[in-house]
Amino acid sequence: MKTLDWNTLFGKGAGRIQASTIRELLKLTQRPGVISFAGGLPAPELFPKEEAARKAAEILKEKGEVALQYGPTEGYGPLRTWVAEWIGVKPEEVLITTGSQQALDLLGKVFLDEGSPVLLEAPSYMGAIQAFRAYGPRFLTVPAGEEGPDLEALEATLKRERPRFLYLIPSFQNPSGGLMPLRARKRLLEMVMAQGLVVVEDDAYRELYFGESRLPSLFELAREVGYPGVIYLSSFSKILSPGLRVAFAVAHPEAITKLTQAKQGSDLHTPVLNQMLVHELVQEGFPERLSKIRATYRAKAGTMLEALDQEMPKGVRYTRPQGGMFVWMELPQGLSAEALFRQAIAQDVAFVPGGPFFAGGGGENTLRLSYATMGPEGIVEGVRRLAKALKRLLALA
Ligand SMILES: Cc1ncc(COP(=O)(O)O)c(CN[C@@H](CCCC(=O)O)C(=O)O)c1O
Repeated sequence: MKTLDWNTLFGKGAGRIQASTIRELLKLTQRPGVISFAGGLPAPELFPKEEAARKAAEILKEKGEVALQYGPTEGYGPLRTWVAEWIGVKPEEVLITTGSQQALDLLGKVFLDEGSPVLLEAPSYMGAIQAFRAYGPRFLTVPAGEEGPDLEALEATLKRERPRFLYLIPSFQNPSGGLMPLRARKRLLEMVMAQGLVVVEDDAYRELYFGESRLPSLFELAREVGYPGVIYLSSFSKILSPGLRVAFAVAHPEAITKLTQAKQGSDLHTPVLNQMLVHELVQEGFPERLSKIRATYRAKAGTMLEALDQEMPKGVRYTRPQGGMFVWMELPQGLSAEALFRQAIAQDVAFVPGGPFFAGGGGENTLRLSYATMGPEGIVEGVRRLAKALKRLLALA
């Protein structure tokens, strides 16, 4: 058969499109016996399987002609209205997206040209870096800490750069676990409003707080002072099911209109049956579901931290998350998380090396551990295996 050199056939932009490290690692973790701290895959025991089976059957039986037909790009009306009421906006400010991941891609498509400056934290969510990178932007980064972005560094950067938008994860940042305090959120907004900049606030983990209550989002704070420049993203992935691929963007109607037009060219609309199912599943017992989810992840985080405290050799630093799904770890300088990964997978334990979370490079000695998927025994055993792999690496160093 004649062969084609596809790389010569792809467009220029294709060279900027790279694989997702998390997605590639997940293939490795399918091997039986592997304990995976890699993907932020929600605890399967929390999926509403029976209820979803019942509701999906009802939907198809009673509203099959809607569920199986093309639907509006903006989203299934009742779900769009429910999200609007939940967030406290009007339906025309809401766009239902096929996962937040699609919203990130649409934002890149709408806001970024080749060479456009876009500002994010180092480290930041690699799925966003992957989505934006396809549009050829110039990444500007500021260090991410346990209290969010370094505001001094941000102020200095904004003095000389005008990013098309700032991409931030103020609550339980992926991967650093950072939680921006209220005063920092307000100070950041002051800087943004002074220059009329756009913020993309990715609030995927908004409900996964371990404390008494949720901090106000940048979106809510901006709305209080009448600033329309915050585009708010959140998702049903962490609170219902990631497999249904239902999320939403909330923004000024003009931004929603443009994002909707971009979505028309991408997938026409998010699957209607999935949207109808999500809408049904949030009708009863939603607050109780959220409380159960918080308690589950709080317990998992506690189990992982206890095991790390017992097993990790000195010199290894890690965060103590107040929410979300991740512990962020720093190995002693000079140690490679990639090298540790090779030792770890040989011990049947997996995690995500930190490098791909740094849009500007660096982070070779960092790694992200997700406690979301495994049960307590798996977490304890996985940390034991990780410690064994680390001791082997230290012996080689
Ligand atoms: C900050 C942030 N923004 C968006 C997403 C994607 O959420 P959706 O499921 O697309 O709604 C995520 C989900 N990230 C997980 C899941 C990725 C799962 C995968 O690639 O298989 C992770 O970092 O492991 C996220 O953390």
